[in-house]
Amino acid sequence: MPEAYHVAIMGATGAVGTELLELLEERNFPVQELTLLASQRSAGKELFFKGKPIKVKAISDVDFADIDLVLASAGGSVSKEWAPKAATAGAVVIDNSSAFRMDPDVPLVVPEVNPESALNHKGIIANPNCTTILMSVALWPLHQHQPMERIVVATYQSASGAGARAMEEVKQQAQAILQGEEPPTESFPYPLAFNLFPHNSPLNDQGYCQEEMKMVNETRKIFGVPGLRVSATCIRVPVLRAHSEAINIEFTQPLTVSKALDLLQTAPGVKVVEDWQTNYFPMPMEASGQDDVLVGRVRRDLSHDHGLELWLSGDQIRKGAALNAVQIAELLVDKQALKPKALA
Ligand SMILES: NC(=O)C1=CN([C@@H]2O[C@H](COP(=O)(O)OP(=O)(O)OC[C@H]3O[C@@H](n4cnc5c(N)ncnc54)[C@H](OP(=O)(O)O)[C@@H]3O)[C@@H](O)[C@H]2O)C=CC1
Ligand SMILES: N[C@@H](CC(=O)OP(=O)(O)O)C(=O)O
Repeated sequence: MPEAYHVAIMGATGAVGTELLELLEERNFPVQELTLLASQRSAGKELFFKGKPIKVKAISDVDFADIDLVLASAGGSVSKEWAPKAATAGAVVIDNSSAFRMDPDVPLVVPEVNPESALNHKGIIANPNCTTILMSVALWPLHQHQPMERIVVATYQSASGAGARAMEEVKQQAQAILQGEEPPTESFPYPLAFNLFPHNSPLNDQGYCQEEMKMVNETRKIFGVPGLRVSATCIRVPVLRAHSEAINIEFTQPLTVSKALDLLQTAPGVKVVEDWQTNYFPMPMEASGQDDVLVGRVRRDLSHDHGLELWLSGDQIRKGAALNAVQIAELLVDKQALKPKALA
């Protein structure tokens, strides 16, 4: 009889929370009991798991003492307040927010890259930023074969990165603009439909926004290469739920395109998608709903002997957030590193 767990989803009504709920069911995660948490606004709302309704509770109404696993996606400030309380009560927290990612005591895990670090936690495990997860899955198999010296990436990030409300707003903006009306702009500083703009997280003195610095610092931590040179430009585009990235890589030694393709073809979590005859490469519309990161348009960088370029698209809500978190939970179960309290 497999062990089953009391699981809580914090932020269950959001874009990532909804996907977490679907993934637990779809992947048949061993759930004994499911507690769904959100803000006071959603308390009493019903969500469904395996066909059965579950009432959402406010986080403050829950005792974490009998919960084994918390999948948190209610934002950084909520995680900062509640994740340590849940961990102190003995739950393992897999946190989607950026609150603890750079904490040296918190592992930052992409299961295809550094699964072993998930086992070395003190109650909280951090799920990386979505653009960083997608890039790490694609670049790790290449880096293992031929170490990278420098990564330069430009992202094309979907509305889903700003939550469920932002996705709705882009649709409303498109309709308003087509009808000649003023588009609503609550989730972003400017209209996103028929537009694009640099990611609007706060800028530092060197001109990099927080999202860009997450790609720099989190990639270094996940790869275990503190000095890896990374520069990112993050752009929000009017796409609903998959992020894309154009990546230029400088290796210590040359890596041929055919070797890179061989490595990518057998890499976990990667699907090579390219047909040069028809100009068919990864597209966010096709990446949406897929577990794998789609990678293609792999070519030599004409400006550098040790350079390669590639293009990827990956579902931001799925592999970029919820799926990565569920895979970490599955890894803990597989390694028998998650014990149900009910059996203790
Ligand atoms: N790669 C990654 O790991 C990613 C991580 N994220 C993280 O996940 C978080 C959620 O993202 P997303 O689902 O897109 O956002 P949404 O805005 O779609 O959902 C936010 C969720 O958090 C809940 N919430 C908000 N404020 C509170 C509060 N004060 N107390 C309790 N619950 C609250 C909301 O509940 P209610 O419906 O009641 O308002 C809702 O369930 C992000 O803030 C980010 O930290 C997001 C994308 C990628
Ligand atoms: N990366 C998301 C924002 C986000 O949720 O990031 P994080 O998980 O690092 O807070 C975006 O596309 O905007």
